Amino acid sequence: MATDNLLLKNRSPDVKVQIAPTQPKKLTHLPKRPKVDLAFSNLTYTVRQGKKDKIILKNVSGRLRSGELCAIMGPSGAGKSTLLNILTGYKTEGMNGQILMNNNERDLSQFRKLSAYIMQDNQLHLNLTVDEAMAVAAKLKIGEKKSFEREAIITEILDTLGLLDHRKTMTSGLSGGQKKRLSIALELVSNPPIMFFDEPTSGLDSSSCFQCISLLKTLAKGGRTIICTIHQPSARLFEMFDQLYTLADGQCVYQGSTTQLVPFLATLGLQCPSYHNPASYIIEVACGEYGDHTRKLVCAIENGKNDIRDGKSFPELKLNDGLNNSDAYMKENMNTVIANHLAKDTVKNYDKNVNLANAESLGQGIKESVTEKDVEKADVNSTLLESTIPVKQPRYGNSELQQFFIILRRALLFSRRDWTLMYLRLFAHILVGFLIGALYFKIGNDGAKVLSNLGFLFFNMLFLMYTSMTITILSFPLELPVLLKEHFNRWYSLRTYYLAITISDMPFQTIFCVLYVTIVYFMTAQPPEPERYGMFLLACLLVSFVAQSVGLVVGAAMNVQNGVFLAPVMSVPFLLFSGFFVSFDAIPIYLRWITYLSYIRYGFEGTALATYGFNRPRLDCFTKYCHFKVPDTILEELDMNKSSYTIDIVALVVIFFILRISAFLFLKWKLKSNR
Ligand SMILES: Nc1ncnc2c1ncn2[C@@H]1O[C@H](COP(=O)(O)OP(=O)(O)OP(=O)(O)O)[C@@H](O)[C@H]1O
Repeated sequence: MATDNLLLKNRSPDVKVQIAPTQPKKLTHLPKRPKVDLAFSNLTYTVRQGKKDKIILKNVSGRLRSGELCAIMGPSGAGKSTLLNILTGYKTEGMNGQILMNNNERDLSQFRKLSAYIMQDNQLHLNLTVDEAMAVAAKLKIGEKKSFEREAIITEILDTLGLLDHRKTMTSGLSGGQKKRLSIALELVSNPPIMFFDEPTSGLDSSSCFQCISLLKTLAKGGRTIICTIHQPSARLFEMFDQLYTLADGQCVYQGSTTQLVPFLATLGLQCPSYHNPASYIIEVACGEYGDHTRKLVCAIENGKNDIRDGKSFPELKLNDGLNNSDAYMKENMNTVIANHLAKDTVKNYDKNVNLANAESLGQGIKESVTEKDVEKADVNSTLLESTIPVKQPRYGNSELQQFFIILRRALLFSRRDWTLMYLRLFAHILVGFLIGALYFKIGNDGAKVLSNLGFLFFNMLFLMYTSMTITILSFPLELPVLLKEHFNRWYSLRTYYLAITISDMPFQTIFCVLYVTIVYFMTAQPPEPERYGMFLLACLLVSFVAQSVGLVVGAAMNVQNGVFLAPVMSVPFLLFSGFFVSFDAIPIYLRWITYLSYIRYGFEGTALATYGFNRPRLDCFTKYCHFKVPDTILEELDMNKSSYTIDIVALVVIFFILRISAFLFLKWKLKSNR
């Protein structure tokens, strides 16, 4: 196993600590991608809070270079996540300022094809093995490659990330650190040249933190631009970062290499105590523990405009100056005078009384950081990166048709493995079927028990409605965070996902419904004619599909807690106006329109017509008098003698499509509003 040694320097230039990261392997099979350097200037982000605007980022600037691992740090509430969300393109509204990609105005669509955003909570499908999750990601993201090539890429990534031994492990069984690595592995299949990580070390122990940051460092050394927000790393972790971008109260208080931090602070009269973690020190300074230095720091660094390593404010750079880090390295190597220039600039910028000796020590720090980088640069494997960005890149890694089948297959696999979704549902349909069958046993052809039989027909609607609706309300919102991540990272289009996910459950819903209806239909002795059975089943099936669509709308529009309460409450009017409790004629005219919206009404009417309509012969009568012996009398009593079964079916189909489209629109809105 090839290992690269990282030379990590303590603050004192004389003391060197050697740390061997656990997985600095090289990735050679990945698709080639261009290098991406990012610069932003005068970024402002405002949110509306009540009647006022709240400014979260205040005119910050900065640059993030390829081949570097950059940490965004700052006290809680400083705006780290906000900055990350803006840089990834996750948040676009409320933002002002300029973002440049490789020195040109950033085209967000182009940028999103080249970047990956790994969110804090991993957002993984727990019901897949590592291998299956990787295979799905590879098929979706690099579908154009042959299967053996994809396999080689997957093996290489898993090997590099130390997950090879866990290929067959379910994601739910992985440790926190392994889940984090899997999240990275999934995005790495398409080799994004710029990767963003929101708190990649949160919830990890110190060893896993180290592994995680080592891995990010390795990725950066491959020429990628790696940016992560981090909360106060240990000194050992801190020194692994190439660049530090520090925020305080929405402003930039430091931008430069980690090695330059202490000398820079010293130039401002802020002496980091010996053996004190510089990462903790800058946070303490930003929090105001040593007095209010924020303004001074912001001024010195020109709110991020000042590029410590080049010694220039970056907007002054000419467009063809090249932001690529390779150029920056060359500049640093060729002209160490820049260091002194910067030191002087820093001094000039804010505090005229600063000690020049300190400034020189800052210059010294820069020179040393160059030397250190040269050591690292020898290990950089940048062959994976192309020098230019292809003019036209496909939006997704695979065609929409292929995406559909991949997601469908994955959804079917989830369903097979989801105990609640599958076995509990199956069990409930069979058990309730037998219970109802026993309760209404053989009443279907008994003229004296017609009212009970109508109760049975109505209960069918109720049962099918609640089972299909609630299961969707409970399961669909849980999918949303993963959907949000995968969709944002351009795995697939939303419409393909939606189509696959809505179709995937239909076969199961059909099987459960057929099982239930068959059990109750024959146990309760409904007319044993195949046509009537078919019509009865069709009405029941459509009701369960429509109810499932209601579940999708509710699941897409609100969270589980609200959905579980509101959906049954919202269903009450549909049940009331179903025609079972009040016949159509008895409903006040101004409320009758609700009956046209009630899918339960169409379902109930459909099953009633299938049971008693179409010239059904007289029912048996085992008592002296049976009022509803003639089936037409029953339909008359229900105001259904003029109703049409076909219209009921058409209405259910129309409602089904309207609801499915609405659920899609809600989903689209939800994804947008979540950002
Ligand atoms: N939509 C919003 N509405 C109101 N305030 C917001 C909104 N989004 C962010 N903020 C505020 O902006 C500030 C910065 O938030 P942000 O999440 O970026 O901070 P952070 O540095 O990532 O904090 P932490 O380290 O605690 O996660 C906070 O004070 C937060 O309350």
